[in-house]
Amino acid sequence: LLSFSLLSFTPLSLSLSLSVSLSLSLSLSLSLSLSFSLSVSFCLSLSLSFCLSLSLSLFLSPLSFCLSLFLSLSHYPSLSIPLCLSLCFFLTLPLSLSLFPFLSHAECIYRKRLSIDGRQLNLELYDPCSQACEGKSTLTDQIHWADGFVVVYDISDRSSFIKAKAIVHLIRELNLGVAKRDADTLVFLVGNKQDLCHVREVSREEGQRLAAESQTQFYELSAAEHYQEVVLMFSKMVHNASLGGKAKERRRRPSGSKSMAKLINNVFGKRRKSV
Ligand SMILES: Nc1nc2c(ncn2[C@@H]2O[C@H](COP(=O)(O)OP(=O)(O)OP(=O)(O)O)[C@@H](O)[C@H]2O)c(=O)[nH]1
Repeated sequence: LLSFSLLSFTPLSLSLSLSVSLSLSLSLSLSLSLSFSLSVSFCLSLSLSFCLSLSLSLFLSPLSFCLSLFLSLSHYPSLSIPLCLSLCFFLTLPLSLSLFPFLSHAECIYRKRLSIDGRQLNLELYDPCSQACEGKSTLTDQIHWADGFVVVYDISDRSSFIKAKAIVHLIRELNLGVAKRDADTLVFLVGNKQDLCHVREVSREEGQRLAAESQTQFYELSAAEHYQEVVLMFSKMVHNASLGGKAKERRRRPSGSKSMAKLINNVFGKRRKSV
């Protein structure tokens, strides 16, 4: 940057220094966000983001050229470099951070179509933020929406167990009137990271006690080492939720135009259900 600036304050040298500084600040902020959000090593994320920022700098150079032309034509060319550098850094940091909202601490909805007991189901799996996320829907909204719940804590992290306890109680409170009877089959409490039992902070008995108190089913497993247990647990949840859905349908008998619509749908359409 210094060599570029020393040449002269021509638009070309300024635009070069600007695009390099833009790509550098972008790569730095990208690598910071990558290493924080993905827990990727800083060196790896730095090299990845540096490659990306080099290619980006090709697109940025016309922009920086125009900006530097404007600044060097103005009365204060000496101010252009520090001004642009600080502008670049502060503008690219939020931009690059906003590129990765989905990597961590973000909520997601996964969708999958599957067939259970000959019935077609559209499964929607909502994974909420573990941290408080601004502008995102609250857990309470989602609790009203869902047919089943899998509340996961980390057996090597007591704070996650305390959060799980609060969530289980919230689910029980909000669903008390609706599905008290089904709660034990539709709420699963899962202690994950069983492979880390040497650094365990939450005993199996504590998990079992909470599950018994809140009438939920209890599992302790390791998603990292035995993914089959996770598959089994989710299959059981989907199965229970689809049975629960049947029970709910039986309880809430539609009448009038609704039952006519249901009849038409049963005769002419393939019934699907969202879980
Ligand atoms: N040792 C071990 N690590 C695991 C296991 N399951 C997940 N992890 C690790 O725990 C970390 C967090 O996992 P995530 O799936 O991102 O957890 P999360 O609760 O969805 O995190 P947020 O994105 O903050 O909501 C990752 O580094 C995983 O590799 C497990 O069974 N054993």
